Amino acid sequence: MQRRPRRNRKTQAIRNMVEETRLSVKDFIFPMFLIDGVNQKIPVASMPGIYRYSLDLMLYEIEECVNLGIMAFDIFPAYPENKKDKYAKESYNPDTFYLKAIFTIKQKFPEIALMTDVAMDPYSSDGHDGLVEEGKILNDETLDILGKMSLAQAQAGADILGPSDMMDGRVGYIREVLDSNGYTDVSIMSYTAKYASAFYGPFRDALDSAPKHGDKKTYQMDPANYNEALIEADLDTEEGADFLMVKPALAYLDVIRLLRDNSNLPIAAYNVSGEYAMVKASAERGWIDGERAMLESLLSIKRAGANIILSYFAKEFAMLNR
Ligand SMILES: NCc1[nH]cc(CCC(=O)O)c1CC(=O)O
Ligand SMILES: [Mg+2]
Repeated sequence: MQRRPRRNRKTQAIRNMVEETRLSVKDFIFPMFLIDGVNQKIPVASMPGIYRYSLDLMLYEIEECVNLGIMAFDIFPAYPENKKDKYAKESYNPDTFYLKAIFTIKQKFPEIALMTDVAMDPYSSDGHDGLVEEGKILNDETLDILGKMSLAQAQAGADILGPSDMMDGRVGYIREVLDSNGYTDVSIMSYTAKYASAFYGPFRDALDSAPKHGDKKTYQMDPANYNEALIEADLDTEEGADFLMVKPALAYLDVIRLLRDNSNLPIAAYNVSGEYAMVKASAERGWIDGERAMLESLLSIKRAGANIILSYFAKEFAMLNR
């Protein structure tokens, strides 16, 4: 008897039966960019189909996405230079537009999971994710700032805090701040294995958040490193993370699989701006079929073991599957 694997590829009906990986709109968190103001919907040039929204228009966009089945959103604020300072003080100013937007979004859509970004870069005049003194990113001094930022976001109504900073010990520090202030029900999705990647360019364009000096290699991981991700995962788990994340996704599918196979926590993967832009740019030039490339990319991230995918493709995927 000769095994013939092609028998299970004979028809779509049989291929459906043996399909090993399936994507659902429930797998997604939709990252969105928020700016201050009214009636603003500004395209991100390097991310076709993605916009910077003022809150009034973001509420309409969220409603449209909820109607498509997307129930989780990760909001990133874009601040003007005149609101930035060395200590990111705007990040815990109760009157800042980002915190007020979190409150309003949760008031209007109490049923969604609203995730927020915990890192200094959107508010920092240095553009780094941590506090800069004499060219060094000071780890422990940054934790105090992240703690104030986290508490303010929890007070505003955030469901999940996403520390994207990569400072050592920040998960445990934030967990302690939240719990000691009564926010034991606010989750932490740690950016566990976040790499010093070239694939963040469009995001940094969108938020004008590139570091003013140097690079992020003293805190973001070296793309050459694999086992180091387990060290980060163990620490975040011990410190109380509710989710672990690998970022970027496509160039790090092996790391997603490593964390999936070595943890009982939900594993998230962030399909970042550069990975989105690559597909869009080559599709615009007619070099690839953008829709098929999007689906294949998302499927590979799920196949690698991600339970949750943060992706700018979320709405496009949901529209295809409504
Ligand atoms: N803390 C900053 C942050 N949070 C999310 C992203 C990138 C997301 C994307 O590229 O889609 C970045 C960029 C960076 O680390 O410089
Ligand atoms: Mg860490």
